[in-house]
Amino acid sequence: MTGERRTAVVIGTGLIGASLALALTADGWTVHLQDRTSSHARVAAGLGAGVLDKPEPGVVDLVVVAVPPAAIAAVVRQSLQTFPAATVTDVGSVKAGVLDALWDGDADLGRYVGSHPMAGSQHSGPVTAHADLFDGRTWVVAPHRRSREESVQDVLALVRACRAREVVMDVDDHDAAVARVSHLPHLMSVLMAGHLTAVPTSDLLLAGQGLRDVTRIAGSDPGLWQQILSANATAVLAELRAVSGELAGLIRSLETGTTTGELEEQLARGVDGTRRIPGKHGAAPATYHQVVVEIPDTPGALGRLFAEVGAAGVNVEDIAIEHDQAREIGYLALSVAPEQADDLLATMRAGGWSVGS
Ligand SMILES: NC(=O)c1ccc[n+]([C@@H]2O[C@H](COP(=O)([O-])OP(=O)(O)OC[C@H]3O[C@@H](n4cnc5c(N)ncnc54)[C@H](O)[C@@H]3O)[C@@H](O)[C@H]2O)c1
Ligand SMILES: O=C(O)C(=O)C[C@]1(C(=O)O)C=C[C@@H](O)C=C1
Repeated sequence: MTGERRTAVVIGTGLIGASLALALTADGWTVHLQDRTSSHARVAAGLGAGVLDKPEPGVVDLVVVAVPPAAIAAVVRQSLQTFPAATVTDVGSVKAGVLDALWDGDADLGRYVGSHPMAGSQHSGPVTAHADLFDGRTWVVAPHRRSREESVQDVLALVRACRAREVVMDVDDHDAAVARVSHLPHLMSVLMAGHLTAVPTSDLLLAGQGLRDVTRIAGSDPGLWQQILSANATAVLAELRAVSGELAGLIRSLETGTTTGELEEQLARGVDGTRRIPGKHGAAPATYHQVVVEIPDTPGALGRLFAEVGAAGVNVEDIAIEHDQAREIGYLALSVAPEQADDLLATMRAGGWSVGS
């Protein structure tokens, strides 16, 4: 944002609001924090996300509405009235309903441009907020027919201040896309985690990283997700129906005992699907090679390992840690470009580490 337009109000200082407020403050903005639950705003201010005093309405350049989906339209409408010169955006997970709710009223919609950061976590509230939550992540900006260009630029400035990757797209296209890449995955995770409530504890003790990977997001706030899913019900329904057909196919193939055909195809499609997911910064999907190293439960083992990897000049793209509770050791999976895998394996073996790939 250019020098003179640097005062923001963030309404809703939970995980997303407090995180973006921290990023704006770090970028030099003056940020005023507001929340219906005053303790949330106080915690966010305590983290350094901004100040609690009310701004002079005329000096506010940008209002970011980061409240739950069902409350967004009313807070956007109120913000457009209260702050006469400000661009107003929201960060809600579904975009069309907010615009529909505001379209026929007397709100100055030219100053409203919705947006949606594609980053978050299963936690709510300001306590786990952090300034780099959006770093390198995609942030959709969704202008509409009546949006002013200057307001679109203001929202893009917010995205850049949060060091996110901007994607400008149509509201309805956005809602259809997030049904596929966020809302259906959430429901799949919920189904899997919910299924565990009937599994004996003695079985759950065997759980490895695979189960944790597919269930993490199921721990999110159910109230928030009820609002997200009902706001995007039509698009999510289409995805759910497609998956239920594929699930029926899997059941059929296991009932008939045929491991070729449907089962084989679904497993192969799964591999293809994982390869289609882009990397951070929207980079083209990469296929990395994983080298798995056994980490003894001794002080300094991880530090020594990373020092050796660094000294060998190997660029680690991703890491994952899994604990073996029975043996009190850990496994570190290091993802590297395929052409670096042999070097990494050789370095680890030379350092006396136990490795596999
Ligand atoms: N959690 C995620 O992963 C994620 C990611 C991207 C976008 N979003 C969207 O961001 C928004 C906020 O989600 P969150 O995860 O930060 O939730 P959160 O529960 O952590 O924070 C929401 C905050 O809004 C406050 N609030 C509720 N109603 C209000 C009102 N009328 N006026 C003022 N404050 C109000 C709450 O007290 C709370 O502090 C949602 O619309 C969600 O769809 C969430
Ligand atoms: O990483 C997570 O925990 C998330 O669920 C974040 C996630 C997603 O990627 O689906 C969830 C909902 C939001 O609207 C945007 C991002």
